Amino acid sequence: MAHTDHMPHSAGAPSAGDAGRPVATFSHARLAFGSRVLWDDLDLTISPGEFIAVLGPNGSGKTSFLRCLLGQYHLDAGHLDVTHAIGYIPQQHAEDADPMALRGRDLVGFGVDGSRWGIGLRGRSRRKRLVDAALAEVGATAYADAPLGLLSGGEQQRLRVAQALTTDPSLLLCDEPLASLDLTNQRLVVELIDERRRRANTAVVFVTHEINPVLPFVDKVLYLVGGQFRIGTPDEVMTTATLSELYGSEIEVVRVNGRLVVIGCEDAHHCVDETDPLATHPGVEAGHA
Ligand SMILES: Nc1ncnc2c1ncn2[C@@H]1O[C@H](COP(=O)(O)OP(=O)(O)OP(=O)(O)O)[C@@H](O)[C@H]1O
Repeated sequence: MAHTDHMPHSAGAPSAGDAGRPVATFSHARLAFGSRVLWDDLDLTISPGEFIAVLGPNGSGKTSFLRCLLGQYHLDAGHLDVTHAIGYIPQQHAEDADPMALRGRDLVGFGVDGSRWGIGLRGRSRRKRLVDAALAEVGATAYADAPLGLLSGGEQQRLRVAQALTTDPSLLLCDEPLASLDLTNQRLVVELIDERRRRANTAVVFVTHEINPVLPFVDKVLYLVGGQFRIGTPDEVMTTATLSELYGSEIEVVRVNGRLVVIGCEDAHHCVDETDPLATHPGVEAGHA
């Protein structure tokens, strides 16, 4: 990795003046760890309000892509110009702190604090205002004072969305936020993210092993495999021809009741196990392993 390419620009939430300005632009971007190239010559513009799904098998570079946008990883070649106004929704996981000692509103407050310490009285009332607004935005006010440990996975993930929204982001990065949620809660969390996108024209980059829960919202797919990638609409990328070429082996993509079923790339979580009757019979929730 090099340390010279990352250029955050100062755009906050979209304003009239920069409404059309991309929130991120990768130009001829390359990222590698030693001899392992994750991508090379990647050009991608992320526009306000755009929903981008990042897909690929384990180890293909999805999280590294988010880390580049967060400024944690630096490109080896090319350029990245990205907004400062970023919100980040992590995977659902236990907090480091005792979940019974931490309330929902504490978790959301971490989003306001960022890395700042020692906020004064004025800071405290601003913090409360921002936390209350974010809690209301995701409909979590009712359980904001309950210990995190007593809340369901869906409620906790709703709070993490609120945490990401406290910065009023123009780019929302989502790192597999649906992992370990049931289908109902997956839908609720995706709808919450999409609602924010439509209301504030916030761009969304959504890393996922499973495209189906986000398929109705996705404008573009970035599909990473073994140092290669494809970018396009779901209809362009999620095809038998494109994925077979990308994986260098025979992949089959079929649509079942509006859902995508990808067969043949066994190391990718979003591919189905052909022996799984749930996945191979139309009329059931198919498309995920
Ligand atoms: N800081 C680092 N130093 C060295 N190698 C790294 C570093 N970060 C990531 N890698 C390697 O880069 C590759 C891509 O990792 P990354 O976590 O981005 O993949 P991923 O697509 O998010 O995987 P998963 O689906 O398993 O979460 C992996 O081989 C990983 O070991």
